[in-house]
Amino acid sequence: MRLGSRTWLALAFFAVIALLPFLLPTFYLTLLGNVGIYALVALGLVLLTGVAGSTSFGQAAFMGVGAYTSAVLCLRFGLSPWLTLFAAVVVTGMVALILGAITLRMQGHFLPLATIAWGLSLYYTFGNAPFAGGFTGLTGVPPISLFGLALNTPSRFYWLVWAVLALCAWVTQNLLQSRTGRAMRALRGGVTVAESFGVNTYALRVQTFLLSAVLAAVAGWLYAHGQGFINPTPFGLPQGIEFLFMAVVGGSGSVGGAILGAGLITLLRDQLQNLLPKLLGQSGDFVTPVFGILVILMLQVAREGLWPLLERVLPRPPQTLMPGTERLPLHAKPASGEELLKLEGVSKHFGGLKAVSEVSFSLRSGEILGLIGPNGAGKSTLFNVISGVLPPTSGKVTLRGKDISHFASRQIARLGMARTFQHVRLFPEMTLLGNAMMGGYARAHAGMTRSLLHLERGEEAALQHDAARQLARVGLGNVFELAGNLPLGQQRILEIARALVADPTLLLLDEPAAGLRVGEKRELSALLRKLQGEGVTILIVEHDMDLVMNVVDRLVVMNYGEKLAEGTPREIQQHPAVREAYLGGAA
Ligand SMILES: Nc1ncnc2c1ncn2[C@@H]1O[C@H](COP(=O)(O)OP(=O)(O)OP(=O)(O)O)[C@@H](O)[C@H]1O
Repeated sequence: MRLGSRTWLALAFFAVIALLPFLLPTFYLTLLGNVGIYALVALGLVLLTGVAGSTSFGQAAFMGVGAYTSAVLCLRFGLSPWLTLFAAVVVTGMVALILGAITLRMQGHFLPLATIAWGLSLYYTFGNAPFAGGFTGLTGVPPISLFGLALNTPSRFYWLVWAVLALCAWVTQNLLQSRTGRAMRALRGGVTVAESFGVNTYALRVQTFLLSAVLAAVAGWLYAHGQGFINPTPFGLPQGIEFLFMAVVGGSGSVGGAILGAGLITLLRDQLQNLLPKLLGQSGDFVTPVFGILVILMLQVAREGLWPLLERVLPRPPQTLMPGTERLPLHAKPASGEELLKLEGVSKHFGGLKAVSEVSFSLRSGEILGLIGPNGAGKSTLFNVISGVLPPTSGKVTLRGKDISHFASRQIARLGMARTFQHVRLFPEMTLLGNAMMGGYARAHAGMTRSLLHLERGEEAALQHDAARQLARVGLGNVFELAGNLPLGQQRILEIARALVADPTLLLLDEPAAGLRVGEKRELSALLRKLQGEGVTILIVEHDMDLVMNVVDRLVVMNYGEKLAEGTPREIQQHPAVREAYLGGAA
């Protein structure tokens, strides 16, 4: 296996870290041990906040659950700290599962508020639980031993902390580079995109939350046994906020950011604690206000944190596809002309508004069907009903004979329907390849555990190769370019490539020509004709009449939520009601 230059750098970094106990005084080893512990919590925040987009102020509380579980079990029952590590992870996982199940459906600012609420309540629980020693806490927590050797000197404990951190950083990095990691990033962009490619977003959110809590629990376990005593203070809300600072200052989108942020904030706090009283000539907590100002300033100049700035001088990640011969499974293809999609009397009402009313039509394999109509005619609503984003009020939608009327969009995606969006929904900071690979989520199977341990490389390579093939198919060559650098026209084409990676039996395009320049529209028409030639079945909602009339086999015209007409482009152009209602009699 060839290692990339970034991997070598990471190995060199941890090698230097391993040598520091021979070079640094005890005080700094203790400080760096704390950096390692805090970095573990910040790592969880990278997953939860930076990647999946859920802000949490409550991670210190999870650290506390881990610390208290381990300490109480060791002190009351004399269990080994290795056994209590297991218990700490399980108990924290269960607490996180209960809290996550209740709060993770919340959107916007409600989730951060909920994390504050449990951060506060767990803090007071630690302080008031009779077995936890009240606010004075518990002392005499035994050190961790390894092969009979007590890790109770600053250097031994330091090595343990950084070995655990290195392991956790490795698995987190593996996860971020996997199918599951990409789906987690998609959570941040909203659930619709992720669900439309087959991701169970709620389950993934809960899993991510659980993982971040487990990382905090491991940090708590290390903390309790490293200090030898615990009380509720380090697990309160202020510490929860500081962990979030660490992730944000370092760069909450990456593993390196978590370690950098934990290091900077911890070392800076220590330096300021010494320096400020000397500078100001009086004692008192001046560190916190100075910190607040520094964080505000930093958010002005480097919103993504400091890691992305550092990354600019690091070697770029490899720009080659992974070697591999595995192929992803394909959907069984329908025979040409087979009835693929059928709508029978489909209606969708929003309160009293009949956005779609009793619409019926069908679509055969190999066909391109256009759905047109004036603004507000109900096209997008119908599109959303077909793709499972909205349930119909009445009527039936069948895909290859299967009633999908009340299926969620992720279930429909798994049956072979893929879509693009009216407003482009890509991940601009990801490469074309990464974006396209998102489309193949439902064709691959590796879950969280295989991803964490890097056991899904064959499948990942297959996904990469298929994504590169589909990008070439639509004419996008530079697969390592960032999606955000593309002009709108090519972004829309990238969305089509992403949908093609899903190996769709039916491709839904929602206004693919919206906002495109004339040349870009021409390229889009050429692509659609090419795909048609290759037998792809397409349902397209579009306003651009030139494009539609050029590429579709048949058209369904909607007006005021109802189907006004259906026929070939020529029939539709001559249809009196359509000319009257939709084309204003001018066509
Ligand atoms: N979530 C919603 N809640 C309430 N009304 C809605 C909702 N979505 C759409 N509508 C209404 O349903 C009607 C049909 O809207 P829809 O967006 O489906 O039309 P459209 O044909 O796609 O229009 P456009 O071409 O402008 O995108 C409109 O009157 C719209 O305001």
